[in-house]
Amino acid sequence: MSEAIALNETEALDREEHSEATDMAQSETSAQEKNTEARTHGISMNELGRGRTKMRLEQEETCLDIRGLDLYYGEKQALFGINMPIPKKRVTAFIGPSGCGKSTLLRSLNRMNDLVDGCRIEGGIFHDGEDIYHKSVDVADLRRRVGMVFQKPNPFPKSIYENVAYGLRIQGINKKRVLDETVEWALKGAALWDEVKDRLHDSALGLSGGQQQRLVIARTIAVKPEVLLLDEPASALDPISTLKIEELINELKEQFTIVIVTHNMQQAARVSDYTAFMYMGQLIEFADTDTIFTNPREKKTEDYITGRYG
Ligand SMILES: Nc1ncnc2c1ncn2[C@@H]1O[C@H](COP(=O)(O)OP(=O)(O)OP(=O)(O)O)[C@@H](O)[C@H]1O
Repeated sequence: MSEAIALNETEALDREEHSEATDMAQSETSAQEKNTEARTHGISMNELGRGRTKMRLEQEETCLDIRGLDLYYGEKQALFGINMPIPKKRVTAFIGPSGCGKSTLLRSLNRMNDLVDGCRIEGGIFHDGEDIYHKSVDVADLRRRVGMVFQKPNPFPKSIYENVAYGLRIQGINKKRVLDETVEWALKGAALWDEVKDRLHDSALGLSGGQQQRLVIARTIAVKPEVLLLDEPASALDPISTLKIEELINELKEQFTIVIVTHNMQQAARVSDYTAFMYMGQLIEFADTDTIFTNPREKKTEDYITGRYG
């Protein structure tokens, strides 16, 4: 994992330089840290770092703009008036108790919910200014641009190579050189190349769960999407594989806008730049991750991150 840098790194360095500073001041600081840890559901301030500078939503370029989104499954309304600008080339996490609508909101970003009978929306979602629900939109192309990775790795029963080349072949790209180059690029991008380069033509089903999930990420990025939607991508994985996926997310955000649903608040704190807290189909609060975890505006958010419910 890239070195976690304390939020108050400057403060920490200052403290080192002034090591003779009074013990009293130091013990006050550690008492404050303990307090903060208690308030943030045991999430260490270090986990919020990752070298982020303070982020400001209003200074970000918007990639996906969710405007007044209501979503219904038949008679039942699952999302209520969601307004949210998803910032470009950042990691945005959706958190909230089970059933609050995180996956529904995620799936609405590439119209996966179209596949659910009786699902309909009101309001809109705009990708770089284009209404993704407009009838002229080619949904297959939208899903290429806004790719999705699910909770359980779902490699195809094909070779590792063919899994990654799949989306390109569908687009009619069959030139070996192009396929070879893209497969290598995507597997490197998904931090899997070194582990599989000598067995590209073996079945993908022989990979471990963590490797399969990175393969699915490679398959998704091979078609050069702009956005990656990750629906609890590490929840079926062991801790080491989870760590690899988290590192990967941190690297991929250089190139892609990433939206992740996670049940794991420590994970949200570690990987995301912005966090949206949802409750009963409503967006309660959306802000930079540090604010959500250390100084939320809404009581409901605070209650959730301090473990009072959920
Ligand atoms: N295909 C569906 N048909 C009908 N209702 C659905 C469907 N999918 C989800 N729902 C309902 O919509 C609401 C939101 O569900 P959703 O799966 O989005 O929540 P979630 O926050 O992702 O939950 P979890 O954390 O448990 O995965 C729930 O009440 C759920 O029962």
